[in-house]
Amino acid sequence: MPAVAEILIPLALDTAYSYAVPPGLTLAEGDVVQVPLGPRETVGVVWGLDERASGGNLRPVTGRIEVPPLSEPLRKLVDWLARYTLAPKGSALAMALRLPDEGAQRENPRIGVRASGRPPARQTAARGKVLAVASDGAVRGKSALAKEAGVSVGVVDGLIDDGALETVALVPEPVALPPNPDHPRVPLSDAQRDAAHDLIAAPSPASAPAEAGGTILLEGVTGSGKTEVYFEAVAECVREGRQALVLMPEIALTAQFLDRFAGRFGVRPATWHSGIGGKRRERIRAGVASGDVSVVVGARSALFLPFNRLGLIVVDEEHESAYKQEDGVHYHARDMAVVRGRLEGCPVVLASATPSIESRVNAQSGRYRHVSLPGRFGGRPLPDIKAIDMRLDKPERGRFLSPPMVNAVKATLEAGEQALLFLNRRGYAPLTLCRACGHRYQCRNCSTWLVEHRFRRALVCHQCGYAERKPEACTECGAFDHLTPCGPGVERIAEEAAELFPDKRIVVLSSDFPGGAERLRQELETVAAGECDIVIGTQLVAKGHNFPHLTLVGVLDADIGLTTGDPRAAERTFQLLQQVTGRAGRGERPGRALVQTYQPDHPVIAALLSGDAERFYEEEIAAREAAGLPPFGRLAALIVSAEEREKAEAHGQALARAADPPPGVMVLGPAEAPLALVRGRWRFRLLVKTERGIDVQSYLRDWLARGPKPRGNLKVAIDVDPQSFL
Ligand SMILES: Nc1ncnc2c1ncn2[C@@H]1O[C@H](COP(=O)(O)OP(=O)(O)OP(=O)(O)O)[C@@H](O)[C@H]1O
Ligand SMILES: [Zn+2]
Repeated sequence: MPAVAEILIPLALDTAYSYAVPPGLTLAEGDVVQVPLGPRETVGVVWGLDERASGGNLRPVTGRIEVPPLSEPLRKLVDWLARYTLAPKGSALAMALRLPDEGAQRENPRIGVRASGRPPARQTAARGKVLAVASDGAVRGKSALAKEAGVSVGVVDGLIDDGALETVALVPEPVALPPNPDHPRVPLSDAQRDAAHDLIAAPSPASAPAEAGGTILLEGVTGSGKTEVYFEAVAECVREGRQALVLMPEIALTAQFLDRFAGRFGVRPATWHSGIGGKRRERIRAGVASGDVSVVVGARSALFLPFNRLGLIVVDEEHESAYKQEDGVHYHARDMAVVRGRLEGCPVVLASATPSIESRVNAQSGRYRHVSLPGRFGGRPLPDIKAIDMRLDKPERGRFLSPPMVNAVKATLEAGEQALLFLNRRGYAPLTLCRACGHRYQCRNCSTWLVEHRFRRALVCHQCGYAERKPEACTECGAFDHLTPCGPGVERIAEEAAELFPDKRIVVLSSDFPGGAERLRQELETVAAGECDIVIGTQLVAKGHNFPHLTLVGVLDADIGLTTGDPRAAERTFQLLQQVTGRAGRGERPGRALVQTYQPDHPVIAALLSGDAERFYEEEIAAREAAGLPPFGRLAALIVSAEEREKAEAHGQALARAADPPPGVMVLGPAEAPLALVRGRWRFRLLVKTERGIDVQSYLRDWLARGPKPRGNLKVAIDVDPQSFL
C-alpha cells in the first residue's frame, strides 16, 4: 500500500496537495520532486509524509529531482514567512526554490585532454611535440596544450580522434575559494577588539540551547569600523566550520566592500544578488547546500539559500527600508533574518550607525544584546554639522545652492578635497509646467508628475517607467518655449555646479546611472579613489560608502522627507541625514556638513545639528509609545486595486463594513492611496492598527474570510508591518 506525501508546489497555493508515493521510491521531507498537476508536470517539495496512510486513490509522485533537499529550518522559515505575511505558502516556497532554468541545467562541462597511453596510429613531428608535452599525464585544456606544444589545435584534435589523447571533463572552478579566518590582517583598535569580543562571546550558560541564536545590535557611529568588527564574528564562525551569511542592501555590494573582505580573509566571498546569472546561481546554491561555500555576501534574497550548517547571519545597515520587499510576498529581510537565526540556532548581528527604532527598543528591553562603538576609528572626529537657514540665506533666482554652500564648496575644492552635494531626487526637475496654459505633465498610467530627465531628453514616470519625449511645444495649448522645469533634481544641481566650477570634475550618481549597476560600481570606485571633485547624488551615495577624500557634505533639501505623513518620516529623515553627513571626514582630514533647511528648529533637524543621536532616539521612542505605533503597537495595510476606480473603492468599503474589529483593533479607511493610480490601477488603502499583544495575522485571516472576495481584475495586497504608506 503506497504511502501518502504532502507536496507543496511553488505557486500561489495555500496548502500542500496529497500524492501517492509509488513503490520503489523512497522520499524524505524536504526532497524536491516532480508531480502531475492538472494536465502538466510540475515541481514541488515534500512537506509531509504519512507512511501508514493509503494513497491508493491518489495520483503518484513522478519522481525525485536530484537537487539538494530543503532543510528543516528552511522549510520552517517558509511556513513562518507564509503565516506572518499571509502570503500563500506556495509563494513563500517559490522564494526558497528558485530552480535552475533550462539553460542552467545544461551547463557544458569544460573539457580537458590528457595522454591515453596508446601510441598514435600515425606519427608526425607536430604530433610528437604534443605527446611530449602530454607525457606528464596532466589534464590540460585543448588550446593550452596546443599552445604549449607550439602547434595548432587541429593537431590536438587529430590525436583525440586517433585515440592517443583522451578527453576528460574538468571540474568547474569553485564559485568562491575558502576564506582564511587567520589571514594576516590590520590590527583592530582597542574599542574594536572589545566589541568583537562581545560579539563572539558565548551567551550566558543560563540560557537554554534554543537561545544560543540570540540577536545582537551592533551600533557604531558612522566610520567607527563596524565592518572589521563583524568580520571577526565571521572569522570565528568559519573557524568552527560553519557558514556565515552577510546581508547588505543591494547596491552596497561594491568592489570596495569585497576587497575589504579579501583583505581580511585572503579571498573574495561568494556574492548573491539579482545580477548573478543562471549557471552561477545554481553553482552557488549547490555550494551553499554542500557546505563548500562558507561565506555568502548577498542581497535580501540570499536569506533563502539552502545553507546546511549556518552559524551566523549579519544584517549590515539593518535600518535600511530596502530590506522590505514591496511586491509579491511583502517581507522584511531583517526580521526574517532574525527568524532564520532562531530556527537555525545561530546568532544574528544587526549592524547600523542609525538603528531602526524597532531594533533600538529591542536592545533597550534586553531582547537583543547591545554592542556599541561610540567613536570613529582612529580617533577621527565626527563631522561638524551646521544648518543653513534658507529663509535668510536665499540662493539666487533660479538657483538652488545658497551662498554659504557655494563658499564652502569653493573652500573645499581649493584645499584639494572632495565635496558631496546630496539631493534625494533623480532627474532634472520633478515637475514640468507650461507657463502659457498652466498644464502640468502627468503620467498616463499613474497619479504622478513626470520627471524631466535632460540627459535622456525625456519626461519619465518614476512609478511605472513610462517615458515620453519632452515636447517642443506644449501638448495642451501648442505654445512654444513655455515649458518650465519646476524644482531641482540632481541633474539640475549638476548643471548649476558646472557653471559655478567649470574646471572641476563632477559626477552625478543615482540609481538610473546610464550603463547600469556595474558601471555605477565602477564610478563609485573612482569617487573613492579621489578622481573627481564634486559628487552630486541621491540616497544611493548617502550610505555605506567610504570616500576617504570627502570632507564636505552639503545637504540641499533636508526637509524633503519630513512632510510625507508616513509614521516613520522622522526616523527615515534622521537616519538618512545622519548617514549622508557621516560620509564626511572618514579619511585623514576632518569633515563637516552643511544642511539647507527652512525649518532649523524642527526636532529632527535640531537633533541632527546637536550631534546627539541619543536625544533623537529618546524623543522618537517616546512619541511612538504615546501614539501606539510600532513597535508599541502593530500595523498592517490592505491595498485594494482595480482597473476601475469605483470598483476598488466599493470593494474597500465592503471590506471596511466586514471589518468588525475586536477591542484593541482599529480599522481606518478605505482612503484613496497617496499614489492613487499606479500602472493603470486605482488604489485604496485600509490601515489596521492594533495593540501590541494582538495577533494581527489571525484577525486579518478571519476578516478576509468573511469579507467580500476579490473578483475579476480586482486585487487585495496584504502588507504586514508596512514600511511604505504610498
Ligand atoms: N582596524 C582598522 N585598521 C585600519 N583601518 C580601519 C580599521 N577599522 C576600520 N578602519 C577604517 O575605518 C574606516 C571606517 O570603517 P567602516 O567602513 O567599517 O565603518 P562603519 O562603521 O561601517 O561606517 P558606516 O556605518 O558609516 O558605513 C574605513 O576606512 C576602514 O578601512
Ligand atoms: Zn506611471
